[in-house]
Amino acid sequence: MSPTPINATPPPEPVGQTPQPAFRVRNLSAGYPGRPQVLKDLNLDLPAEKFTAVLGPNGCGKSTLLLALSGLIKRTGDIEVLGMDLHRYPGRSLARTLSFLPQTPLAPEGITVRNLVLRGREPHRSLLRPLTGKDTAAAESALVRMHLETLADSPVSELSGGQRQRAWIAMTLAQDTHLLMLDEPTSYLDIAHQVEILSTCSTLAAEGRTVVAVLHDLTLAARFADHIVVMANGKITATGSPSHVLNVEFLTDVFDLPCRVITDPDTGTPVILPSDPRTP
Ligand SMILES: Nc1ncnc2c1ncn2[C@@H]1O[C@H](COP(=O)(O)OP(=O)(O)OP(=O)(O)O)[C@@H](O)[C@H]1O
Repeated sequence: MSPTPINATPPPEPVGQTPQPAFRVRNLSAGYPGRPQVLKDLNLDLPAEKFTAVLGPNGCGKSTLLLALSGLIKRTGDIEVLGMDLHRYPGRSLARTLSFLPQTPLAPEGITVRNLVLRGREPHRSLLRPLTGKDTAAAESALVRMHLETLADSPVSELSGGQRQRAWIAMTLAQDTHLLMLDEPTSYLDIAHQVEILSTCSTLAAEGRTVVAVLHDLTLAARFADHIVVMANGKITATGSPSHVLNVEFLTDVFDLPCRVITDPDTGTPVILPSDPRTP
């Protein structure tokens, strides 16, 4: 299938004096063994200390981008993370700098929520060293932040999908990294917990962390993210602030779905209203 041409691509947004980006990506190509490349010659800067949402249709390469930025798949091209080549980070040092939460993580059998969250501390511990007060404090604080105190001693296997997702996010928070890469962190959550996680992402960025999350809800992304990256067919098609990027023509093209975009009177952010394709 030939790639769909994307019309009405928003022009690059003037950025003025920008500090060093968290990620500086040049000529990145990446994919999976024996398959055509998924990411094709990408160039991208992701701002530090901001919450970036990565959007785009199913299969366009969002997870692959997060995997490549986290050093988890083979790639060509250059990725600088906080000013240093990704290849130059020793494994543990990278794990103390960057946490990656995959779309469908697998918990070890029988593990409790607290012990899963404590696994987030592994990059900070040497082998066989007992847990320190700092480790347990980081885990307890992450459990509280995700409202999991009463479930801390439950097996992860007995949690609902949404509770489990919050347990994984708590593990990521306990890892206490500057960069957090979250692949669809809200996919199993009810609306209140979605808002809570996205608000947490926004707060983490305000506290000086860099959060990059793959999301599907455009309106929630526009409400909470500082920066938007839109992908289609393995390429970056637009980057910028939510109101700059999320315009009607562009979204209709990228998602192949007519929609309307109105402005939230309270926040000034775009609200995306998909049209019913059956309506003439
Ligand atoms: N482990 C894998 N091995 C081979 N191909 C893969 C693998 N993971 C993903 N792909 C392929 O790479 C392409 C991009 O997939 P990716 O998961 O990055 O898309 P996505 O934008 O995150 O999709 P979604 O929104 O559905 O999660 C797809 O064609 C997919 O089939």
